[in-house]
Amino acid sequence: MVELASKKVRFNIDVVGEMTAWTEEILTPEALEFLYSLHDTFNGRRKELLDKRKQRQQLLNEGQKLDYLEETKHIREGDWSVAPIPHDLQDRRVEITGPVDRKMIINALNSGAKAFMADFEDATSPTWSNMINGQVNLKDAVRRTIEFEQPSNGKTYSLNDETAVLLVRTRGLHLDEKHLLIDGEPMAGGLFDFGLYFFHNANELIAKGTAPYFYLPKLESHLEARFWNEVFLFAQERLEIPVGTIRATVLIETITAAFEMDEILYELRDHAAGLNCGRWDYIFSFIKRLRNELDVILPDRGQVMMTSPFMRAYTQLCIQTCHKRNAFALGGMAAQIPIRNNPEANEEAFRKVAEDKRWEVTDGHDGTWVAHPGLVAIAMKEFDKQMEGPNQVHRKREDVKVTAADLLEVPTGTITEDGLRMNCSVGVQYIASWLNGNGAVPINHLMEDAATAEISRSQVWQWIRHPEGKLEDGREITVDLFHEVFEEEMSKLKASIGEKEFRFGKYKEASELFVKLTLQEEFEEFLTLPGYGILH
Ligand SMILES: CC(=O)SCCNC(=O)CCNC(=O)[C@H](O)C(C)(C)COP(=O)(O)OP(=O)(O)OC[C@H]1O[C@@H](n2cnc3c(N)ncnc32)[C@H](O)[C@@H]1OP(=O)(O)O
Ligand SMILES: O=CC(=O)O
Ligand SMILES: [Mg+2]
Repeated sequence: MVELASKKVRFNIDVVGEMTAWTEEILTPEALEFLYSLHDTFNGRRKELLDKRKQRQQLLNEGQKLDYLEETKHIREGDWSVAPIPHDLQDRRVEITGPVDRKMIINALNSGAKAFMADFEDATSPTWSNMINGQVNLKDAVRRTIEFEQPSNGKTYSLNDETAVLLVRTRGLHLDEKHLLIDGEPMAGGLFDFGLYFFHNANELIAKGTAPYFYLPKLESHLEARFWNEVFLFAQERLEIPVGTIRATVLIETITAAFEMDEILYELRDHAAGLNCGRWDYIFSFIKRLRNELDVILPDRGQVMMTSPFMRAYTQLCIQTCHKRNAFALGGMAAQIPIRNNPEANEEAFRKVAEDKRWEVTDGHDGTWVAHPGLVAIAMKEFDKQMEGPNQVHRKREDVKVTAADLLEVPTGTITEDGLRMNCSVGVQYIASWLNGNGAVPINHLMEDAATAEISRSQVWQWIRHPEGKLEDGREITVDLFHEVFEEEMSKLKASIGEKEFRFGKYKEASELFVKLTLQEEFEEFLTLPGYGILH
């Protein structure tokens, strides 16, 4: 545990994270006052919304089936649109995403992508220094003064004349920022990220002809969209900025939100720019929310594809819903990344990414995500080939008909020993990296982040408990089998990285957390919640 300095500021705010020159630059008295007002006005509501998630889970556990909401039928059937979308968000055909690391921000902004989503969420481990340095990096990026020198080779980085449009993803509503206590309680991580980025940059962004643009992750209902809309109204009023200046793209990455896409856009209609299909968290949410249904069990992670009927239903519904409301529908992240030193494997990875992007643009997505600068051109080519204008919002996709049963169709496939081993090994490797402060990592030539790790650990939890939790050769996935496989995978890891790295690289803590998450009876809502407890 790092020794934390404690600094008492006005308004009963305790900054219990380490104070550095960069912290001082971001946590000015004025910025803290703004954070205080956000917390004071909205934290109670946030907690109520988190309680509502628990209540919904309880109903699902008792057998309630998810369906479109009766009480919001008038919104789904009504004739309305989101407010006109700003000119610099009209063409989002390729968006690169990445953590708020200084060098990566510069690389992403220079990558040739149309937009860059700077991520305080799935791709970032929320250490105090990552959160504070990320805010400084973004502040410098907005002012175009950001520079970096790589200590290992002296390579220098600065912004090109033409850069991607910047969007910022805040942490989800479930996460606290434990280093900032207000009236004795931790501030919401999402409000902290939003508040600081907005406070420091809104006016500068407007002066530069753009605006504060956000991605909102892991929403579970339209009531959560209403919450964010009210946060935006409050923040804009405080800084005397016109209503509708902030624009948000909401990740549809929970199974419950898939039933409320129209309603989410409606709540945010003055501030919405579109919806994005966050495929990895969506699969996780499907497992998590439906975990007690006897007919729901998913095959190996590698067998759940975007072409699986339930994923097709959700992405097509997203496109149809967005285009009906004149909002944009963004596609998601293919897991493949460039593979250096193996041209054949690299070509195969690129082929898979191109194929994924081809599906998206053919269906009607207005843009997509890539994880790496080396993939920008591949995605761009697929979108350029099929999308003549800046977007394809004119394609209303009235042919799409998605029922509740379509969204809930369980994908078929097999559970294999390799799949079980992969979930254990990749899950532990990712958690170890996250505990070391790195939230996005290449493992087995695939991008892994918090969302993909959630799938791994939730699958093992479910397979052990589900009556159909059997390997394809008929063996039951028992606690004993899990222990056997897990120990073997940890031995392999130790052998490949060395005993010392295993001990000091946080693998021990990571494997303990993975085992706890898997064996405890109560399903943990997010692995990052207990993870944050031991994150320094
Ligand atoms: C489920 C979801 O939420 S998806 C969205 C969240 N996930 C992400 O955003 C993941 C983003 N991607 C990444 O973090 C990285 O690409 C990884 C971890 C997957 C792979 O990282 P690495 O193996 O280190 O990449 P690699 O070594 O090939 O990097 C080569 C160069 O590209 C840069 N780079 C790689 N990915 C990115 C990125 N996403 N943004 C900006 N620069 C990047 C590296 O900084 C490096 O730059 P340099 O040559 O100037 O030193
Ligand atoms: O945030 C994106 C996802 O796929 O999860
Ligand atoms: Mg996600």
